[in-house]
Amino acid sequence: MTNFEQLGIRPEWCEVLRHQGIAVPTPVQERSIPVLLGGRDIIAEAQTGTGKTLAFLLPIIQKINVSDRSPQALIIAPTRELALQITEEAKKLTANDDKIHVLAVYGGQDVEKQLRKLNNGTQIVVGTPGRLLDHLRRGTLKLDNVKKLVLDEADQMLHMGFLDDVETILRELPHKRQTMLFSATMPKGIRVLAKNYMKDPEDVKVSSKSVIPIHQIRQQVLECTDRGKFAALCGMIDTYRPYLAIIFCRTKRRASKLNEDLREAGYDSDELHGDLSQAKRENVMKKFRDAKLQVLVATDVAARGLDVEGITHVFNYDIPHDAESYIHRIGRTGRAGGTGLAVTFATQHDRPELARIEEGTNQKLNRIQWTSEGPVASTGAARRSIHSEGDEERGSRSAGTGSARRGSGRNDRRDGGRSGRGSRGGAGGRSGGRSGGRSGDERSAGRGSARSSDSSRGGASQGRSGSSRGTGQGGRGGASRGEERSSSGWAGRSADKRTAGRGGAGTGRPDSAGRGPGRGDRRDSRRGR
Ligand SMILES: Nc1ncnc2c1ncn2[C@@H]1O[C@H](COP(=O)(O)OP(=O)(O)OP(=O)(O)O)[C@@H](O)[C@H]1O
Repeated sequence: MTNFEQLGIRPEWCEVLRHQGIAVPTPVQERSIPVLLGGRDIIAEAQTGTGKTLAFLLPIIQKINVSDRSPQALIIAPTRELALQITEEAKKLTANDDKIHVLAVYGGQDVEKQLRKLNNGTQIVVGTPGRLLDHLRRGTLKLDNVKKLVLDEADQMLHMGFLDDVETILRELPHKRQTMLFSATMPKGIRVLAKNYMKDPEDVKVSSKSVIPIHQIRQQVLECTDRGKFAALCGMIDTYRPYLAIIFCRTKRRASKLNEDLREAGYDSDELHGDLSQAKRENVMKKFRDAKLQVLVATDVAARGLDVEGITHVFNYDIPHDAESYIHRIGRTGRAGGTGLAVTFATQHDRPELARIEEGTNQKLNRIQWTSEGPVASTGAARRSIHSEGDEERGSRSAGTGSARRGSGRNDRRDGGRSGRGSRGGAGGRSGGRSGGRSGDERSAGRGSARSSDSSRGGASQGRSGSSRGTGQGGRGGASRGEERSSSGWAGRSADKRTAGRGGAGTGRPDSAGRGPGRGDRRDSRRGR
């Protein structure tokens, strides 16, 4: 098995990775890192959640000239959240190296503060196009020394809406530079366009049968009416009990309204979209990352790149308008070899979009309907409960459908399992307890009555094995699906840790009495975290 050192990464950086529990390169890392260390331009396309960020960060960091404090690498991302996330990841890598400085430059933040930091000398600048342009126009950002440029989510950056800004920024960059394009989707037209800005780029396409990691993300289409949507969503949350869920809406207003309705109905929800202040956006993301919030209602601002551990469910409350958007949205779950469930709500009016998505992703999606009994498969003459269907098709692998629906106490809305990534064998991670896994009882205190008293349902649990991870988030208990390994085998997790959690809460598999893990089980599993 290849390791990072064999790819050309220096031992000191490999050591940093090991401390984060990362030992085995993912396929996109394996193929991109040598190309990038060799100085070539690259267009890299690989499924969501497969480690593209490290694929470009490692070669950049390794090549920084530490005696020069001017910007040497520029990474452009489409959203503030993503720019911040990349910055955090770069800072985590360079935490022990006080000669490498990374700065996030994004809108909504105090310009003066950013300026001071820029003037103090920073070699890696990560930014959103608007704010970068702002600094360029003020003359406060000099890019003459930039040798490396990354367009993350490149297809979006080169699409209408961003293209003009990006082109203006590119004009400020030295001609002699290395250009790197990364995304999970790279439509042909964009590839052709991209080559105008690049020199003989190497095409790295990590081939797999599907553009979607189908072994990790289980997908369903929920056929419903506009009127029935909200009730079906509540029913799904109650039944599947996501650890963390993102619900995507088409517009900021719809996201805001849905969040309001969910909160009114007693759900632990908040919103993320462009109408909020930057402070609120950052606060919401922090709460969500810390699992202090179960449900995040968002626009497509959260669709690309966000890597939040523990997202077990994605609900497309409003259908995405195309296949690319679908791929990125549902890719917020099932990351780094973990598993998740993606449910797309579709009304009659959504049929054209649904057809586009199926065509673009080259698959026919499973249809279900919501009934008072819970979800049922809507294909075929005789409707079957999807619980049994899930078991037949996927055994215990399914996220969120392995349960018998026995009622849905709202005081028991979150399953104990954490995202199914399993452990990274994090040598340096904290293994202390995690606050996120509060029991349902705590969460619902004072929230009115539960809908039903029976809590013995198997929900959408994709537990993370009780391992530590170097993110400082602490080890997470819950069930692991240690038996499941990403087909490429890269997931970098130690087998012992992955299996350690097996048999705990949240495998989603009903017990012999047809019940899933009860609340008691889940509480027990949390205690160990
Ligand atoms: N070699 C590795 N072994 C284990 N985990 C890894 C490895 N490389 C990256 N990861 C982790 O995998 C997760 C997903 O990585 P990342 O966010 O870079 O995915 P991505 O391919 O950029 O996804 P997207 O297309 O959604 O932006 C991160 O939490 C990252 O720390």
